[in-house]
Amino acid sequence: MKTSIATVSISGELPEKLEAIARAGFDGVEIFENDFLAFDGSPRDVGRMVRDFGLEITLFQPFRDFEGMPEPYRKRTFDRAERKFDIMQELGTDLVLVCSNVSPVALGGIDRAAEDFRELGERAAKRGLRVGYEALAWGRHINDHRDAWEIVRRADHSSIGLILDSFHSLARKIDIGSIRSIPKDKIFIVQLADAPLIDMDLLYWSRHFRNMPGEGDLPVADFVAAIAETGYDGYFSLEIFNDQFRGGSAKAIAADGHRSLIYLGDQVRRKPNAAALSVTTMPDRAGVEGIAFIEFSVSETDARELVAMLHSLGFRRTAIHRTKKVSVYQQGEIRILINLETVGFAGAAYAVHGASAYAMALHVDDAAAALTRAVSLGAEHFAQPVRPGELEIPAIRGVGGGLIYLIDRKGELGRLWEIDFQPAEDDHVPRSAHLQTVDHVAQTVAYEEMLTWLLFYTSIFEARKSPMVDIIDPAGVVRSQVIDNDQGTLRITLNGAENRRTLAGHFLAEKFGSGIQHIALRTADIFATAEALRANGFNALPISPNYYGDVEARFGLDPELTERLKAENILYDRDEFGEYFQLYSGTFAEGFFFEIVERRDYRGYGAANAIFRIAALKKQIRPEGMPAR
Ligand SMILES: O=C(O)c1ccc(O)c(O)c1
Ligand SMILES: [Mg+2]
Repeated sequence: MKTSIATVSISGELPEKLEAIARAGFDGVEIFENDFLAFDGSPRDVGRMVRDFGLEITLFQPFRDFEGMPEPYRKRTFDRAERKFDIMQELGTDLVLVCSNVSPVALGGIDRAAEDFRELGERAAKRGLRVGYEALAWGRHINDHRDAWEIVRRADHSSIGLILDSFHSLARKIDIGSIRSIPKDKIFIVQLADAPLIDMDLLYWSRHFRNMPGEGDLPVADFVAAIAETGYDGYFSLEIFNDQFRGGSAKAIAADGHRSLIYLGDQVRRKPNAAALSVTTMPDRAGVEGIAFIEFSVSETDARELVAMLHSLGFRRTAIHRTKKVSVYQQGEIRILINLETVGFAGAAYAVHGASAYAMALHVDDAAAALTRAVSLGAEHFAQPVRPGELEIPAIRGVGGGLIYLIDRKGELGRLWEIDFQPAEDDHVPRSAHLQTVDHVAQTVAYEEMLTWLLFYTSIFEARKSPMVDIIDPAGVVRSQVIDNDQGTLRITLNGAENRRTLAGHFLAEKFGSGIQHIALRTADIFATAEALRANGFNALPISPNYYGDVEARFGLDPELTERLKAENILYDRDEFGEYFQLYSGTFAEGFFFEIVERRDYRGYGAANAIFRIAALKKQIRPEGMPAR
């Protein structure tokens, strides 16, 4: 699978785009005419620059409003085409995209269009050039790849072929089975884009909301599989019109694009009849059995505050690292590590972000395989020197540059707690609060990073995304996206902040970047937990009394239950599957907090309660502009 991306897909000036595209690992680039027109250099300069970056120009596009023109437009259209051919020859590319005509003066008729293409093919052939025809979903007469193919077939010219674009075909829900019988050498190039399902005008949807395959809701992998069945193994080229990408980081968007194609190739390879596609083979997506630990890097002062909070939550210290200043606090299967090292990655993370949950460890079936897959998909492998006898835990960089450790139950990794740690008593033993496992990890990121991390998690791990929901903060909207698996053993919520006045935005500003903002811990009995917490001196986040009248009325709760919820500051929610109970801690280190949940078959995350929780938490963080405590 050869990879390419259109210059229109990312932000910046042409040289900046090309550099990002080359660095991300693409083989080729589509030169979008406007990017070329806006650049000061000659076509030859552009061609040289592209090749200096080690890239090939896969396509020059678009050429508009060509086929079916009546005279005198027709003649002018052919003249225009000759001018484009001149540019192509100087650029050093042999393929141009003609998109279906949208002009009101264009005439219909398959044979008329085929005739125009045959003539254009003759002219292109004289210069050794080729022309690909693409049906725009909103083309005036041609808006279906099956009709475009019929025109190409009737044009019957070796220099005329078809260009397939997943967006145009999938947005119109055209049967992709129709692709399988197209001869592979008549498919000149394949363009790919995904998009979120939004009900809107096709042109507007296409020009503003396309995204990388895997980031949206269209069946792009099925589309590619149908193409692979023809035996096509040429370029797959991303063509993403997206307002956010145009304003984003060229480097990050190009990297996402490359990851999306590699992941797509891997998905298609696993389908029947896709043998033609030459793709990187890699292990399966890693199944996640749970969160093995969460690690904080803190100062001595922060540690005292955090330990007091953990004690009140019913955690006790059970182990210490054999050589590093790291303690393990445990309850049920939950392990929280407190790292006081001032050197190494933890020390660096503290220097940049202050006290933070900078690392998490995922329990996977096979850590080595998970690491191989992650690296094949462009994740950054993390390793730092370890002392003799200590384990080198496979790790990758995740959200905010934090770490994701990968742990399995095989070999030495399965004995991590014996090898790297030794048992330790705690001088304070609180009452257990019956907390069992980590229910979910909530990571706060800038809004424009959400798709990046969504693709990161779903491509590497066996996980799926749920529809994005809006969380209303008194100071703005925060978007929230759940990534989880069927078993409920991996649950991550990504919260995307658009401004810094929201609780999430404040966290990003204070922490100098994205990271874990809260961890939800699961209990099987929220009331027993609440009682133990009270005995431990836990400070629950006070919830407005007004909330309880509303929740009682909304769900028709027994007033006695409402009273109990209110007495313990427990929030309540219900979905079609069951009930949910939530209880929060106050904040630690400018915005981090713990949540305790009980799920009675409930599948969501209490989004409806977020506004009340956020309002209460905001009372605890320092107001904008106030000095730190
Ligand atoms: O939006 C457009 O006009 C447009 C142009 C060229 C393409 O290849 C395409 O898919 C869309
Ligand atoms: Mg296209």
